[in-house]
Amino acid sequence: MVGNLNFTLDTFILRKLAQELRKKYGDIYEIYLGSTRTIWLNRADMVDEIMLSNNRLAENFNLDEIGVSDKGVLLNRNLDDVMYHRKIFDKTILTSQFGKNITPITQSLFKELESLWKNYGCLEGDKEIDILLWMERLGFECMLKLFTNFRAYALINYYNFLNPKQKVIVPENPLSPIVTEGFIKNLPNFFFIIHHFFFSVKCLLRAPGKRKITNNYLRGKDWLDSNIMNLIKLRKSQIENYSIDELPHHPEVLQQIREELTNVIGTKEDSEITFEDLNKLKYCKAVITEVGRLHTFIPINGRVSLKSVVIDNYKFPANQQFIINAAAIHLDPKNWNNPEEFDPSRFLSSDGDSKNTLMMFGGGPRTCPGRNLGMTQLKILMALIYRKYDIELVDPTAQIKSKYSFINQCYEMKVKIKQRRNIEKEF
Ligand code: HEM
Repeated sequence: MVGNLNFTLDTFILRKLAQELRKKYGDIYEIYLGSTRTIWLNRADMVDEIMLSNNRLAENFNLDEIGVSDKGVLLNRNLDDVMYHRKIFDKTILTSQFGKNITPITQSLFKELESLWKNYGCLEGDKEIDILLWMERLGFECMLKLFTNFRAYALINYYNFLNPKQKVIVPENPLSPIVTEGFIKNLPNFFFIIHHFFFSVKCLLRAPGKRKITNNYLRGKDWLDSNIMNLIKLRKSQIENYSIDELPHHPEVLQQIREELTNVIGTKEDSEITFEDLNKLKYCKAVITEVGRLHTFIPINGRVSLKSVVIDNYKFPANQQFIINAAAIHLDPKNWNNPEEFDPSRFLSSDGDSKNTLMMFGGGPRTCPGRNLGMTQLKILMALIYRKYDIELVDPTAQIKSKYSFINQCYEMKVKIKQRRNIEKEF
């Protein structure tokens, strides 16, 4: 195959290409990426054994040359080091305490966002905004607060940029708007890996609120620490954005979300939502999971065999690079009824429960350690947005604007927001 630049350009092309290759070459085939032989696996049962490997990328990707193969987590090939980091994740970000802490933080920052939206005059349903840009800043601010107890006031900075004649005073803080904005704006464009491989546990080991944040911190000097926020900012804002794109096309799903929200948290639009409430939002969780299936966040993932392995009667040596085509597995009719359809109710039944059919968070020993934290925050944002607001896509017929660079990224989402009236009467 020549010209695989397509991979980096557009998620839809990648998704289509993944489907085309599968149709043409079957469930297992090889592709040379440069001189590296990669074996592509497209069926859930084929990946069972290889997902148990705790190594993601083979030696011949020249990671040593750029100095990343022994750092952080994602691309680190020093497996003892990786497993040490993972143990710390298990005792920190994977625990419910992190979910409990992020719940009030997100609510109070969402209130700040709402008051800025109100000042900006965009809650009457007639003013276009790019909600992606607001959500990125909200996500960033939540994680900064969660991990450091500091604020960057990224939402206020963005508001002041949009509305220079009626600026809001930015409280004193150690981060300049230029640095914060540069950080937020540039990251989605950087080679994605940077978000991951510098990921470190250092910040988890320090007590929140005690660390010193300087402009250099976000400028890149201390990437090791800052990337934890990055990851989350991107991850969550992406899934949120895909949800915002799906829901206007599925009013029946939105209706069910709202029914569940009313049953669990009541009809008061500003009442406090607790971590316990979030655990009861089964339908909202199903919607988020369905978005994660259809818009696979990491559509193709890597694993390396630690010893020789037989897959579908083919024998492969140790240190073979495999590519797991999660996007194709997510659309495989053998795993899912009507796989192209957006149908969250499939996650309320047993459909999709089998092993490795859903890889929204990957799988095996390298599965995403931030999955609980990510899911909690997505549920709370879904509740905060949809219990109080109607969101209309400016152009509902347009294809979602997304691109692919290792992660599936949405880069623009123009919407109009309107505050709902008489919520109590609707039910
Ligand atoms: C909805 C949100 C999220 C999604 C969809 C997601 C998805 C993923 C996926 C698919 C992987 C690859 C797993 C594999 O290879 O098996 C991954 C890895 C990872 N994620 Fe997440 N993630 C999310 C949120 C988070 C959060 C909130 C954090 C941190 C606080 C985080 C930290 C990580 C790390 C450190 C890895 C690398 C793990 C390793 O290499 O061992 N993720 N994530």
